[in-house]
Amino acid sequence: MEKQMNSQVIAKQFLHVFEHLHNGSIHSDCRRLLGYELKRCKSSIPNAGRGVFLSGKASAGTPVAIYPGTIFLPGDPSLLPSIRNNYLLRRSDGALIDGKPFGLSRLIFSSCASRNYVDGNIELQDETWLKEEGNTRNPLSIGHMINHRPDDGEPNVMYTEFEFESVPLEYRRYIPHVYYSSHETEEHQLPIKSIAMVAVRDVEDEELFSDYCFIATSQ
Ligand SMILES: C[S@@+](CC[C@H](N)C(=O)[O-])C[C@H]1O[C@@H](n2cnc3c(N)ncnc32)[C@H](O)[C@@H]1O
Repeated sequence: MEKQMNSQVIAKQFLHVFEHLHNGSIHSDCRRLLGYELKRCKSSIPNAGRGVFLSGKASAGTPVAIYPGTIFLPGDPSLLPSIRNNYLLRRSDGALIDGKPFGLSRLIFSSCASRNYVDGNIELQDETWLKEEGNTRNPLSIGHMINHRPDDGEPNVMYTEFEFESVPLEYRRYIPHVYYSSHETEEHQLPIKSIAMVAVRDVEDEELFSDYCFIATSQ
């Protein structure tokens, strides 16, 4: 898809989903509200482990999933978690998003999340994407499980950078990111550097595939 997505448009669409999650109206009927739902299942590619399947329909340009993980800014010590890590994405501004749900990467996310509370009880991120099985708090936080397109196939989703510029505190618990190095306060929140998986064509009842070598920027 040649056209660049607008970062604010992507963030707005996810915030709309968070609003429904907050009202309790989405988990029971994700497919009715969004037109699709995502599941982690054995991939159709032999020996590729699990992948993400979309049931229902999503039209071209829809941000269908978020790539979760710890955000390392340039200068943060990312060497150790980077070793043999196939879940690491680099944005054009140099920030890394580590979506590896196990090993050292998992420990780092949990550890950063545990220090990242406001007033001692408001969660500022969703940690449930680290779960191997079952529902995640945000059903779209499983972009890290999407496989690279097969040799003879085209991607149907594209990594697209965007930022959550300002998010109501009560919705932060649906965002599957934590900064490695920042300490936020209620008065001082950083824009959250994220990556969406955006449909590059109409997608219907199929496994999602990206191209691991290409990340689009947004306006
Ligand atoms: C980011 S993970 C994707 C999720 C992974 N399939 C899982 O079950 O956790 C990347 C890993 O998935 C597998 N993979 C992804 N795309 C593949 C492909 N086209 N062919 C074979 N293996 C693939 C490789 O093992 C790769 O290191």
